Amino acid sequence: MHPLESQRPANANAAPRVIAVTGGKGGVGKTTTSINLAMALVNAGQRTMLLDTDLGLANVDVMLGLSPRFTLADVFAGRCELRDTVIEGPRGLMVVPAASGKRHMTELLPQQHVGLVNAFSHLDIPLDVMIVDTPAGISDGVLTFCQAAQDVILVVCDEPASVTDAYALIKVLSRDRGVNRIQVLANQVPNVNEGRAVFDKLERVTSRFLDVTLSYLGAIPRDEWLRLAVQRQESVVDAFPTAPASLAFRDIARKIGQWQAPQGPRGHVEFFTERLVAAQGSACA
Ligand SMILES: Nc1ncnc2c1ncn2[C@@H]1O[C@H](COP(=O)(O)OP(=O)(O)OP(=O)(O)O)[C@@H](O)[C@H]1O
Repeated sequence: MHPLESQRPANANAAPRVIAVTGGKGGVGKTTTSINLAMALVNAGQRTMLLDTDLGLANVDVMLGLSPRFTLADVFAGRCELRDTVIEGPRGLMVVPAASGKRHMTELLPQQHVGLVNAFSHLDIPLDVMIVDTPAGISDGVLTFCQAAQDVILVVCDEPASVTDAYALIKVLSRDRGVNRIQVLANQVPNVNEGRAVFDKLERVTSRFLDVTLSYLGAIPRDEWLRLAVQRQESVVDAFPTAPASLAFRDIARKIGQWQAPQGPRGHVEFFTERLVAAQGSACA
């Protein structure tokens, strides 16, 4: 059965929550966070889609052991519809894979962007949450996806380069894209107190120089069980549910469940495309 056919009927009164997961620096744990949060949300009964927007070094599908027939690259090339790229991950998680090794696609051309927007307009899938895994860096694509999402989770590690890159990303997002509310998730910390310290470090500089409100979402400990799960191409949340990282991801998912419900008329992602268009428009202005 096609994964889309197994979904429950759309809740006409609920708009899906779109959360961009970003971080500035490469390797801080954006994809790990996206996958595990998505799985924790699925396990909590949320209809969840995970969208991989890293068109240069896509790895959501690899990390989940999936073998996509089509990717976003095929959508841009006109070889298939966006709907055809959606594959079923563990426990009914819906995954839209990107394409690896397409270096020329790391920046969308204008016509590709239009293609993506059109594709989303026709993707009439009932959803509660869409997690958008963004690439590293502060490219236009990263900024546009963060601006279009309702919430931005910024993953940061306790390394000078991670904190510096996170600051640079926050600066551009707030100054150029009007994103003035960001949730900070400390990853790979030895303990939860260290996570708070990383947040405080970032908060001290942003509150002095930028017009942005950072909230501390929590911390994910450095966890060998997580590495083991990665080797098994599974989420740690599923592979080792009682591992420290799994407990932390579940806690974050619970917090997200308590956020104020997004405002919007529909239970599919059409609104996201409208926001993408608006974000792109304001970037070009
Ligand atoms: N909490 C953690 N504990 C242990 N290892 C972790 C943790 N978080 C991430 N890792 C490991 O760090 C590496 C990088 O993680 P990941 O691929 O999620 O980062 P990324 O920010 O998405 O990278 P990229 O910028 O290349 O897309 C992976 O090998 C992952 O297993």
